Amino acid sequence: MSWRYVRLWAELLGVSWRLYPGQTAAALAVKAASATVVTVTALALRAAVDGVIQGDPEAAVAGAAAAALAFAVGIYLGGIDAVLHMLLVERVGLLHLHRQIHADIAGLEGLDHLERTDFLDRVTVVRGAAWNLMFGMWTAVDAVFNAVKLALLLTLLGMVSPWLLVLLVFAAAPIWFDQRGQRLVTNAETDTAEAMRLQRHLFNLATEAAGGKEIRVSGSGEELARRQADAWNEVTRGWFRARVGAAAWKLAGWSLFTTGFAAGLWLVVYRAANGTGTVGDIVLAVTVAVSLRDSIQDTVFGANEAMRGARVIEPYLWLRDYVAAHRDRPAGARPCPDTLREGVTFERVTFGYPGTERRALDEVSCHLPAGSVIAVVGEYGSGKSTLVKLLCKFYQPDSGAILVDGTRLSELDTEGWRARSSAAFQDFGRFKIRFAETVGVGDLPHLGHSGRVLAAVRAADAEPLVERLPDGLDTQLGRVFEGVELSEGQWQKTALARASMRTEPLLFVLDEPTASLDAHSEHAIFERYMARARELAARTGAITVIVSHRFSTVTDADLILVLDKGRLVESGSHAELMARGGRYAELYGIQATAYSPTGA
Ligand SMILES: Nc1ncnc2c1ncn2[C@@H]1O[C@H](COP(=O)(O)OP(=O)(O)OP(=O)(O)O)[C@@H](O)[C@H]1O
Repeated sequence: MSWRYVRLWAELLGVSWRLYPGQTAAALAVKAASATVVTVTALALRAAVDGVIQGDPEAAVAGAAAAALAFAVGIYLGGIDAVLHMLLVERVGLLHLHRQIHADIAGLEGLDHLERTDFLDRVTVVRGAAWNLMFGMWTAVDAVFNAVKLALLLTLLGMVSPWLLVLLVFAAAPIWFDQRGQRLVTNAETDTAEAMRLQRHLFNLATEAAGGKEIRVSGSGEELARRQADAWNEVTRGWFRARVGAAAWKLAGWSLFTTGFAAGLWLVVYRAANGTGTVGDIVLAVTVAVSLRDSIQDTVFGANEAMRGARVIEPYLWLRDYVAAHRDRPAGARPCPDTLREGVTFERVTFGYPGTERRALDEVSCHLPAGSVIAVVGEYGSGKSTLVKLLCKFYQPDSGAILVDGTRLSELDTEGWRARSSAAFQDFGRFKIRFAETVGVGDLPHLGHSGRVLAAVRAADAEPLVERLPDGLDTQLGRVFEGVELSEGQWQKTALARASMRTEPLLFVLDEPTASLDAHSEHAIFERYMARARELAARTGAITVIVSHRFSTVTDADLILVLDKGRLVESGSHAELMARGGRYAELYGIQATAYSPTGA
């Protein structure tokens, strides 16, 4: 355990106090009172026994009554404590911290984080861990009160004989040993996080409908199950080793305590037998000793739970530091322009995805004039999507620069630039909410504006789809939510409509906008989006970037960029590129032949 944990627990307690001051104060008061109950019970019992032996019935009855009362209060406080404890864990953990963690992760600017295994390992552990963090904090608070209780009990023993205070050392042994063991378990869980993620991924792949079809056709189910079992085996082997180690530490700690405890009891009995102690002392010592064992067990349990919290605390603190370091906006970020005047320029832009050697874009230089429609074409994996991802500022170029009206994109305020960008991506999202919302989230300030939503639906040629939905725009989507399931092409139309919500973007990206659509819809969509591109260009100087495999769909673009293995090999209008007779003309010719009715 480190001071960072203590600081985090103090911070979480502060959050609890700020959000629910009354309940937090009550929980602390109840825990404090519970810590003293055993001490009162033990003292009262000694008074009762000594009263009987000294022939003082009044003292004996008062002692017995006080012991009974303290016992009853202890039970009552225990009940209240359990209720308050869980109430606060759930309220603060799930309502506040959970949201905070997800907002932190989603708030990171780029996409590169989501491709870093160290980041993903932590996200795997922390996702949904708010409850555990709050539970860990309250368990740490319990451990403090248990320590107070332990100190009180030891003080009582010290009153019988100062020698009994040596028990403190023996009492600490199980706690310290147990923590060593728990550290093994925590490390094993972090070390196996990647294998855990893999087995979960394989399990989901094999059990979800999306992959299910391909798996059945290809007959790869058994192979997937074997790999999932291998990954799971790796996880459990690591956990098993760590747990055996933890059990050995635990056993060593309790053996030490038992030895000290036996010696202590022998001492008390010996003193009473020699007349240097009373029978009440023995009763007190036995009562305390029994509670001492429970109390140590509680402290060990609390310390364990708090350490188990470390399983989530370590990754949580790592993620917090990471988010803080990556969310800092560069000092003096420039505001996004209102309109584009010159356009966007790529200056020898080179980029490779994190963790890969290959260049996805290699020294790309070009100018995208304001108000133009740009088509990006090329074969699979040639870097088309990468180029638009860099334009959306999901990644930073490794070298070279992207300039927006002369200002480096990296220096522009990211939020401002994103607020003025619209995009439909190849791997579009399927937002299983109401249809109007699935479109409206494309422009949050206008989420509930049905006029805007309808205009976006029209832009995406999706009116016939809405007409067929049982509740029109109000239709719930997604069968898992008892809504309507859409086809791949229909989901793509929702993504296109979402991208059409913003009416004044500076950048409008359509990455393979018709990949899931039939030829008729494709034609209609391209016509509509060409018209829309001209409208946006007139309004804001917007640049529309269309990525497409199918060359025939983009012949009307002002500028066509032809990518090949990350390099820009040609650029110009359709007529210019055809006249040149280079790569574009060659690929266009191949596609024209392939798509012609005769195939010739
Ligand atoms: N997230 C990623 N991590 C690592 N490599 C990636 C990632 N995304 C793409 N790549 C690689 O970068 C290269 C360019 O990919 P990109 O998606 O830009 O190509 P594309 O031309 O859009 O392909 P497609 O037509 O198939 O969509 C490819 O070699 C691809 O394997």
